[in-house]
Amino acid sequence: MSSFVFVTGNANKLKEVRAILSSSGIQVSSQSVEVPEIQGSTQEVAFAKCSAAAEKLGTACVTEDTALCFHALDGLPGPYIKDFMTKLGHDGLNKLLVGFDDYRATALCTFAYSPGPGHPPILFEGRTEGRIVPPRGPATFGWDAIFEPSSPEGDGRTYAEMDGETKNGISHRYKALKKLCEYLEKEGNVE
Ligand SMILES: O=c1nc[nH]c2c1ncn2[C@H]1C[C@H](O)[C@@H](COP(=O)(O)OP(=O)(O)OP(=O)(O)O)O1
Ligand SMILES: [Mg+2]
Repeated sequence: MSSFVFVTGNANKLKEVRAILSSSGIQVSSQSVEVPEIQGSTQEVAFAKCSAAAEKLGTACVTEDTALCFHALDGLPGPYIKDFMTKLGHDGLNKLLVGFDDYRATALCTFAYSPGPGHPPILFEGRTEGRIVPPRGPATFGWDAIFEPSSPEGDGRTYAEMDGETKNGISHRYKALKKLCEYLEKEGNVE
């Protein structure tokens, strides 16, 4: 059976990853491992997190980092979105853009696969373009309510207003996960 270990503490991420992979036959087991998340580019953050997780677990593993990059702020909050979201909330994130007329944002997902301790992780990125809007839809998952994907992928709804299948068909996570799966299948690394 095809499977991999996904190291995450985020139940919503795990749920989406399992839903996206539901027709692929790939099984995902999860482990929550506390690893420090460094500052740096999204790639540096993803690389360091996956390396640390593989060292701690002693096995091959997959990690995922999500960034939300405001164009008007030259990519910030980017990989620091978790702290910004926790401290400022949806309204505070909207207020960061007061005085700008550019509300565009990129949702960026970076999956990292480590073949095991001592091996450098390989990164897979997925991006969905959109804009930051006042919150609409259920506040179930992070910043979903304030991110409205742009057309043609988007249809005017925020991620939070979409059903799971619609979000998972266009999301940053879906695009990055597709690349990871293609790699694992090609390399025969899915056991
Ligand atoms: O599709 C998404 N839609 C809305 N919000 C999202 C999404 N994906 C991640 N998020 C939030 C969760 C966290 O506040 C931040 C990313 O931080 P990030 O470090 O990658 O996630 P995390 O610490 O919750 O889980 P993990 O244990 O995998 O590191 O953006
Ligand atoms: Mg995290």
